[in-house]
Amino acid sequence: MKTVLTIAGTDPTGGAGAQADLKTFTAHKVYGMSIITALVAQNTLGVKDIMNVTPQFLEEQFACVFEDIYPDAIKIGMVSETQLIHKIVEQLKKYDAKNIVVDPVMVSTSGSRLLEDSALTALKQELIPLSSIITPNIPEAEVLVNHPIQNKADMLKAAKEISEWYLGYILIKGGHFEECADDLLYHADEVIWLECEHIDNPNTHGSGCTLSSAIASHLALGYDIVTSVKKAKEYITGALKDNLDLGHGSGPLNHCWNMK
Ligand SMILES: Nc1ncnc2c1ncn2[C@@H]1O[C@H](COP(=O)(O)OP(=O)(O)O)[C@@H](O)[C@H]1O
Ligand SMILES: Cc1ncc(COP(=O)(O)O)c(N)n1
Repeated sequence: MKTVLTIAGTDPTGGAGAQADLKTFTAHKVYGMSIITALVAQNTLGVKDIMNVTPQFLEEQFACVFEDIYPDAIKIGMVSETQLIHKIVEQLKKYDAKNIVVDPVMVSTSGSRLLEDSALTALKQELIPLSSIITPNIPEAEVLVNHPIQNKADMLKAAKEISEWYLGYILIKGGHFEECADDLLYHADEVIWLECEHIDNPNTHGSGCTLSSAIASHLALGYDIVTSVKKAKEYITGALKDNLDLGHGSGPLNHCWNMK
């Protein structure tokens, strides 16, 4: 059985973070594991509190996973502090980790900051360079390029700018636009648009976590990056169309819609 690891924060209501990632791994028939960066008191309405783990505790979790069950692919989500990013970078290098997907989580769907301002430099200069693909949404891509992104032309411009300092694949997600949900996959002048109509579903909590975990699952299964992204886009679109309606805010997805 192929193995996939998420390095992420938690969501006690199970819609985002490590819980969403583990459900996504199971839905793809890969063996899921999790290293927790922070306990997050959150639900579909918002984030109430964040308790980060210590760098030492993060290191102990790395040893537990990598010295026992080596992951075929890794998804990295919320890491809010510089010292935690430093520790993750150190450990990924120590264990020679491969097939890394970085979802540069910065702000929750509900609007709470999940990355400290001071940690942005470490994210850009240390963690992102270790990855094979990054998956920013529009607000995250705006932070990475430091200017607004208002349409598909701006998305392409932003991807080109990011590719000046990052050599991996760049997936800019268009889910925040009203008219369509086209995602842009960009790498070394190769431009692939993953087109999708805007699905009328307000329940999108954890959609970014779920998409990046689906990409990591497919990488673990041996697909190349482009195929993994295409398959993950089909999976997230199906999950959004499944129309699960739980909670009092932006609700979670049915991660196992494809197993019905
Ligand atoms: N209303 C929607 N209709 C169709 N696809 C969507 C919708 N909202 C999000 N998506 C898709 O879900 C994935 C996650 O995107 P997005 O919601 O932008 O990420 P994040 O959760 O990180 O903000 C992307 O593939 C995006 O295109
Ligand atoms: C622990 C954690 N990680 C990430 C997100 C972002 O979720 P989304 O996928 O909706 O952007 C979240 N709300 N909580």
